[in-house]
Amino acid sequence: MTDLLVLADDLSGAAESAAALRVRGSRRYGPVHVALWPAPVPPGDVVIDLHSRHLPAADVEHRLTDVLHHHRSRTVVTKVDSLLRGNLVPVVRAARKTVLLAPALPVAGRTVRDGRLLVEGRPLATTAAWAIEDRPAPDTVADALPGVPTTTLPLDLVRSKDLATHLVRIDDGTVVICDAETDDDLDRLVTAASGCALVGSAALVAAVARALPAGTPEEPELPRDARSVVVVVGTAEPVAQQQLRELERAGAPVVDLPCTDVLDGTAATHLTNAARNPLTVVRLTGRAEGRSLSRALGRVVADAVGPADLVLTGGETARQVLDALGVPSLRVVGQIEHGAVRSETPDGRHVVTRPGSFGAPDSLLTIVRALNPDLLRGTP
Ligand SMILES: NC(=O)c1ccc[n+]([C@@H]2O[C@H](COP(=O)([O-])OP(=O)(O)OC[C@H]3O[C@@H](n4cnc5c(N)ncnc54)[C@H](O)[C@@H]3O)[C@@H](O)[C@H]2O)c1
Ligand SMILES: N[C@H](C(=O)O)[C@H](O)COP(=O)(O)O
Repeated sequence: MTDLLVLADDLSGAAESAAALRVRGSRRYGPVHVALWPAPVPPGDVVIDLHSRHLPAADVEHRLTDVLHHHRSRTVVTKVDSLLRGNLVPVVRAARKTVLLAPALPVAGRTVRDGRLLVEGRPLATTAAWAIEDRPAPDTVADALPGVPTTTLPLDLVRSKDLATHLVRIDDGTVVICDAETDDDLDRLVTAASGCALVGSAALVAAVARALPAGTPEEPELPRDARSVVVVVGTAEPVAQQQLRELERAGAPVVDLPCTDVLDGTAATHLTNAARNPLTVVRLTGRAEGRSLSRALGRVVADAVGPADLVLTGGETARQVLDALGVPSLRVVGQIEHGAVRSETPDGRHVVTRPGSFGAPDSLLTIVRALNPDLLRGTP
């Protein structure tokens, strides 16, 4: 197989995909990098964060088509959100062939049954997952693809020996919406999907990696001196508030940044010690418009953190902080828990990115302890 290229629409998902590529199989060319579009793309297996989730459909299709044109020789997988946020129509249009669409992420309890995305068994549209989106969640996966020819692939067919024969009979240009409840289901789909464009969650990327021949293990990372750690919780996801409370309970100093101060440029005074203190946790308070808020937050954090290691959740927040720091790419060095991906910037800073909606209440605690076990009280 040629070099793998994964195209992701946000940074936390790009890192999640890159961590999936580090499994057996895809360590064919040493480290896996995440390039922050439009930064240069290194050779080997690579993920590009297109930073496109928020863009209008025409811009997404243009960006995707351009990148696909420049990387014609690579095998491409397009990573989309496991909660179907973002715009799927330009993603499947840019593929220009039959698309196998498998958004299930079994490790996070996100499955697809009868063409409907379920979160821990509940239909997506009945959950709060789309609470800060500007439209309602789709009832079925096909509802996220208005105007696109689709067909659904039920679970019994995914698990049958006739899967490959069924797929070759599907009309060109159709989007095949795949049921999947387990990583095994995704492995079957990847094996049978010859000739189709692959679009799905990071679990589909992992299935593609598992299908590759085993590569050589990476060299172990050299030990490095512990640095200050700054945790930035930019997501409005309710689970993140719980995760912050667990950090506070373990003694982490939490700095509240009012959204209004972030937006009017007066938030820096709250973060004057962030580069010096061993641990600083940044929590947003109040409410404001999302995108301009995360951009302003990125600038405030970048100005305050010096060389500290960073924990950034979710994807838009992470991208804005790294853009403000001028970081063009990340080299993935490990995964602390699913989606909590530890990477190194070209100037040696470690950054953990994590999707906003991921993780149990102790997720941030686990991440901080992985960066430096001495920063918090209590036993891991
Ligand atoms: N409606 C918007 O303006 C907007 C902006 C960015 C992201 N999003 C969506 O949110 C999804 C979820 O992202 P995520 O939670 O994992 O994190 P994220 O970092 O990707 O985005 C969270 C967004 O919520 C905003 N936010 C956080 N706390 C807030 C608060 N107290 N008041 C108002 N806004 C606040 C952030 O500034 C950021 O724009 C994204 O994938 C995207 O689909 C929406
Ligand atoms: N990679 C996550 C997933 O597939 O669910 C998600 O897209 C990340 O996006 P946020 O960091 O904005 O949650």
